[in-house]
Amino acid sequence: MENNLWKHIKTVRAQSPLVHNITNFVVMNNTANALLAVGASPIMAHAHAEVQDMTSICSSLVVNIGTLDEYWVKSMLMAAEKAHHLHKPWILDPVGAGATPYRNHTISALLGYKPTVIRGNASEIMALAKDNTTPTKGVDSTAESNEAIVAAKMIAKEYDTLVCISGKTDIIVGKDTLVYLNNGDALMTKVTGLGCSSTAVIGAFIAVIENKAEAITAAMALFSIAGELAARQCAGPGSLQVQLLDKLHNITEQEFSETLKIS
Ligand SMILES: Nc1ncnc2c1ncn2[C@@H]1O[C@H](COP(=O)(O)OP(=O)(O)O)[C@@H](O)[C@H]1O
Ligand SMILES: Cc1ncsc1CCOP(=O)(O)O
Ligand SMILES: [Mg+2]
Repeated sequence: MENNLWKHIKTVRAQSPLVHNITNFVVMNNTANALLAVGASPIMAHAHAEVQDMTSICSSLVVNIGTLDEYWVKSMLMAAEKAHHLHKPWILDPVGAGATPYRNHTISALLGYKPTVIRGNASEIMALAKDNTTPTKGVDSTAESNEAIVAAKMIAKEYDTLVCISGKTDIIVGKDTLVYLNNGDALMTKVTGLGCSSTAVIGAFIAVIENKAEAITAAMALFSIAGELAARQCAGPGSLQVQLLDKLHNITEQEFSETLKIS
């Protein structure tokens, strides 16, 4: 797998997939920029009148429930239904799972359309599996990634999907998959929307790479390495956000392979 990751990054740049995003008000701009920086082409669209047509012309779909309301949830369900029907890859970001019953009901309904991937932090993944050992605290995690592995395995099996638990260690879990990535920087938790941006970037990779476990691994490796390299030279969260975008765009094969920590 390790030898294929850079090839996958180049494939995304070369094919520039159109990625349909229904995401939250906080991160819309950041995630569109992250997609552009990795070479993909983002479109944000949620109007009921066009949402299924949009899913149909895109190569993948990203659904992020971060600032959900009744209108947007209907948009998300319509798009997910279309993606499922057309066998298009799609990713669910269950932002704030466990925080409110409304979020939990919405996630359950979306899971009915079988996402190709679910990406969340440890608290969110544990909430999906109804593991209440560490109570959730809104959108930020109160648990370590490895505490969510059992939950991720349960979800992967129940919904026949792949699960990416993000955090200090990013862990990709599937029926026959268990990959650990040890890149990133703690400063990344001080910029809003970096988890959401990593979800969007996975959306670009699953659009064009057949092996979905490798697609997720390449996307998360690229994102966390770009964050790690940016954190080395930035002055704080503000410049980290800008330098992360630059690094997603400029990263070289040598920087990637020298920084990658995978097992
Ligand atoms: N403590 C940490 N140390 C190093 N990198 C981290 C840490 N926490 C998060 N990251 C990086 O930030 C990315 C976003 O993950 P995370 O903060 O878990 O998402 P969310 O914003 O959804 O909670 C991770 O994939 C990882 O690269
Ligand atoms: C702060 C906030 N509130 C609702 S969505 C959102 C953004 C969460 O982004 P991330 O999960 O990537 O930190
Ligand atoms: Mg998140």
